[in-house]
Amino acid sequence: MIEVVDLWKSFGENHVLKGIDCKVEKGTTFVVLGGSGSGKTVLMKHVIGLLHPDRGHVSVNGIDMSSISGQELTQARQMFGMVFQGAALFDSMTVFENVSFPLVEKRRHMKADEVRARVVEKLRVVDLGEEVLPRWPSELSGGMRKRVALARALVTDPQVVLYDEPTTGLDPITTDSVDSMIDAAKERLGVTSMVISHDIASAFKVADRLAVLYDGHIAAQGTPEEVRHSDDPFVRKFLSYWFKKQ
Ligand SMILES: Nc1ncnc2c1ncn2[C@@H]1O[C@H](COP(=O)(O)OP(=O)(O)OP(=O)(O)O)[C@@H](O)[C@H]1O
Repeated sequence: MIEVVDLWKSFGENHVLKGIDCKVEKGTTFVVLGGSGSGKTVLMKHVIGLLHPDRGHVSVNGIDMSSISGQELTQARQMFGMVFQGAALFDSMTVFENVSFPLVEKRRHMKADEVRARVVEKLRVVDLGEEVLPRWPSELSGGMRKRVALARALVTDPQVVLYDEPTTGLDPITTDSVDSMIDAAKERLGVTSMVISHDIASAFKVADRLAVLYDGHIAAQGTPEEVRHSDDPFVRKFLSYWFKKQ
């Protein structure tokens, strides 16, 4: 579970987060929506302990990410898998090498056949078969690259997966396939997910709960249905363009 309590963060005179409260229950998907520069990434960086709050705190599975550092923080980071915008695979490595990379890096004691079995198991979660193992990222479609990136994020069995704008810049079909892969990771592995998104359609599809950030505050938070019917003026405006198209 992720718990953010009264989180404040400024950079000089730029007051980015002004009292954020939210809770992500275990095994659910929480989407953070908001305009450019609204503080979505800053919020996520607090969750993983890359930034420390000016006030308030963030805890993940009972660990206070805002107060730990050094070895403790490195240890705590093993709870997380991250999927960045643009998939960010290593182009000079095969799919197998990409997905096994975090294991080779962190779990040096694992035997080669255990590593392979783990890689195959995670590729299966994202609906990819063993035949992709020897392929190069450049040979894969955008959607497949995203799936490989998620398999890599899942290979260490993280309890929490953070997605930073997973669908930005993708065509509708690839977006759909990324949405179902986020659902698959939740359904098949029970991971807790936090997704930063610009993409309203995708956000409403994958979220159990979502929050809309505006002016340092959460302007609306709840189930997709609750947020859709929020009477906050910013939220109504933010969502209106998309829902008018429906
Ligand atoms: N390390 C930093 N130092 C100074 N300012 C920062 C730092 N990180 C973020 N900011 C500022 O905080 C604000 C929020 O940035 P953030 O990246 O969280 O926005 P965002 O909602 O993720 O936007 P986008 O959707 O465009 O990625 C911006 O004004 C940004 O310039």
